Amino acid sequence: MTTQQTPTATTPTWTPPPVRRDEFDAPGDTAEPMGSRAVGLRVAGVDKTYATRRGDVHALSNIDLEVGRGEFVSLVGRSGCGKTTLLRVLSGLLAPTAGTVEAGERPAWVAGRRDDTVFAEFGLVFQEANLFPWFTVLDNVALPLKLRGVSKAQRRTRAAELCATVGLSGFEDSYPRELSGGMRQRAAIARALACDPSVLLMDEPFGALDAMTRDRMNLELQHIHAVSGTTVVFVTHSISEAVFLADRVVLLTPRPGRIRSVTPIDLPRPRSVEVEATAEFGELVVGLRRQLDEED
Ligand SMILES: Nc1ncnc2c1ncn2[C@@H]1O[C@H](COP(=O)(O)OP(=O)(O)OP(=O)(O)O)[C@@H](O)[C@H]1O
Repeated sequence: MTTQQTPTATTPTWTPPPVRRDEFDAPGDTAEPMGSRAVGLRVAGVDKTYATRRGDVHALSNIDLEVGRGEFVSLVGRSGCGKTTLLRVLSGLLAPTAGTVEAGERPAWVAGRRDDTVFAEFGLVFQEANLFPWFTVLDNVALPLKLRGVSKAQRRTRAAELCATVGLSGFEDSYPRELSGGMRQRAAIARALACDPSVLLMDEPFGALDAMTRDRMNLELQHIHAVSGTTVVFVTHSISEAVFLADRVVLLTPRPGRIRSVTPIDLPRPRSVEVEATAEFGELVVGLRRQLDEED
């Protein structure tokens, strides 16, 4: 009798394949002013007020933001400043009280009405991987393709490719319970990439992971972003994670949530963990922390 090796829930020893410099030439990598870039996402005059039994909560006020196609933007700010609210508006899950959202040049939210065809092209990743426990990794990743009627053979091929992209080769037939937290988040990212999203929206995707796994996931996400060329909006509580990943860091200030600053991150790519030891990185982090402290 042969014993079959079942993959264990340890992080596989996978390192991102070397990336050619030209793979990093996303719009956010260039010094071009925003005006000359293709727009991935345009937010104009977005306001959000929650009506609650104890009165209105003004969560977002007059948010204007353009994200270049292929650009990586991190959203940071104090707890309760409206990061998740903004991401939920961008993902089509929450109607803004006022304002518009466009993807490319296509209206997504206009006058409180959403265009589902636009949001169908977005990929979402949350703090919890939200994988279906009774599906294998491959079936979880392939699910969005199944829902779009892609043939079984094609979706299995594509899902296997995506598993390889996120370092889960060999774990395609595992179930979510057999994976570590970091591996589950990779599967969630692979699933979000399944339909080649025009925009990837991520809300604290690595917030529940330990520091070492988080560092590793940041390297992997950087690689995935470079090869996929997707526009990314990434919410995090960690200033250093925001700086490490982003082309620009948007800092929100609370009550109501407003954009306080937009900081370009001109650190060369690809970035390795050593960049965090550089003076330039340190200055960017300190500058953003100082802005947060000024709100106290
Ligand atoms: N469903 C809701 N109903 C009423 N108020 C809400 C709702 N969701 C969020 N809020 C309020 O809106 C404001 C912004 O909340 P939001 O969750 O967007 O902030 P956040 O920056 O994501 O916070 P955190 O960093 O703690 O996750 C807060 O004052 C919050 O209490």
